Amino acid sequence: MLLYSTKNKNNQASLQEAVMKGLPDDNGLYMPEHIPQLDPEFIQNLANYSFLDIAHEVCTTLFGDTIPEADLRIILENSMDFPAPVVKLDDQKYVLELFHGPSLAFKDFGARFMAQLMSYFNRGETKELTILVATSGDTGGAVAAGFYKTPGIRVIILYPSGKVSMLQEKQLTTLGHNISALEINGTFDDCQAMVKQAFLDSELTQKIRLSSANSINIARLIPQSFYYFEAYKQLPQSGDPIVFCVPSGNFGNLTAGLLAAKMGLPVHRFIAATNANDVVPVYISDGTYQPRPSLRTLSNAMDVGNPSNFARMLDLYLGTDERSTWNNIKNMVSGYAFDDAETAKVMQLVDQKYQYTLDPHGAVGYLALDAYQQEHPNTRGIILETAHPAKFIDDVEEILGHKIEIPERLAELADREKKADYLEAEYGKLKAWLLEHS
Ligand SMILES: N[C@@H](CCOP(=O)(O)O)C(=O)O
Repeated sequence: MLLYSTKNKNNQASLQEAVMKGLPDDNGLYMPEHIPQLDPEFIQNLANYSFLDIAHEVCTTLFGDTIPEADLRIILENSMDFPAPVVKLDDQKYVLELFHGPSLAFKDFGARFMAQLMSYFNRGETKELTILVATSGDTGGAVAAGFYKTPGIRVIILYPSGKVSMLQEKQLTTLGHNISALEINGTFDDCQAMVKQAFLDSELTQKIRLSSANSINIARLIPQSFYYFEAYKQLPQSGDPIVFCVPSGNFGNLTAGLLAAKMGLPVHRFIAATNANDVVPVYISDGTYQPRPSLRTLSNAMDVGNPSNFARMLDLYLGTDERSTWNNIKNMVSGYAFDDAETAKVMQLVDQKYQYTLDPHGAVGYLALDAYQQEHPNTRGIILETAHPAKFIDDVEEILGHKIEIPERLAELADREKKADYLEAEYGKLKAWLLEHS
């Protein structure tokens, strides 16, 4: 398997190079040089395959013989060890629950697969690998859990101070061992920009082996495509067009769905659901892309003002000029944005109507699917429920006006001691910290 940089198709890398470097030197993003189709017979018979089989088929189709069969099985068995069930709300609306992993967010699929793959590629290396990761809430906890105590790899998580929930913060600041947290006086976009700058700093990279664990790393993105097939498999067949509604921040999850579609997933359309951080819905509506500083919202993991994976969306649907690229994207993706008041109101509605607790991110997804289905009534939609509602327990209980269940592994975090170093949002501060702690 070969990958190229979205900034220059001649800048190519093997899977191992792409995964271990995270980002190409030209600050583009890695994309597979060729996106192969899954065997149509396999797709027709998805119901006969387990989630693990599906993941295996997607990987072997993409990777070819890059990783020996037996090694790939082990990587997948160690990472895809929890389910992704589809729950029916009504005949038109279904929820794909992606929060049954260790950190109770969809990022567990990507983070665990990536940790396994990196350890595999890192065998025999003597120099420690440092993973830098920026989080607006959920990535940090998943990466911390995925890489915890992984030999030869340490993880440094940058998160925006005061902009993640109390339990999200505990997930990424309380593990210790090879996991460190930096609390940044800024936004998620500041954290992400600092991380990206570190990768481009040759003085630093000569001293420290760096890689990324955000969805800018292709190893995070690929496993996120597995569950689209898994969800499609679980949906009762009816012949109505199927749409996936994806609550979106950095747009890795939606891009993984587009990858699945390119590989043959029979999906009619994707719906990009955002909170007030709506740069992609605005692009879909008028063709202008204007990144701007992120705003704080209830659905904090989606508080991203300059989504990294937008570059991959453009690459996947590249036309002959900007207008045709925009048209290509519009033909596959609809966009909707909602504010916090609408999000809270729909959480109450879904709680009362279906006795189902949505988290604020899933609620934005519900709103977007509902808006789309008002215009396209004969469709069936799957909302990606990206995180367990208990991760946002204070907001959720206040909005719903009643207690919700909290999983044991989350509840026990509340009393753990937070350990994080506080830094201003300046690249120089991060560089100095890294050099001091290398
Ligand atoms: N929503 C994210 C932001 C980072 O996104 P990623 O998918 O690129 O890691 C978060 O929860 O941190």
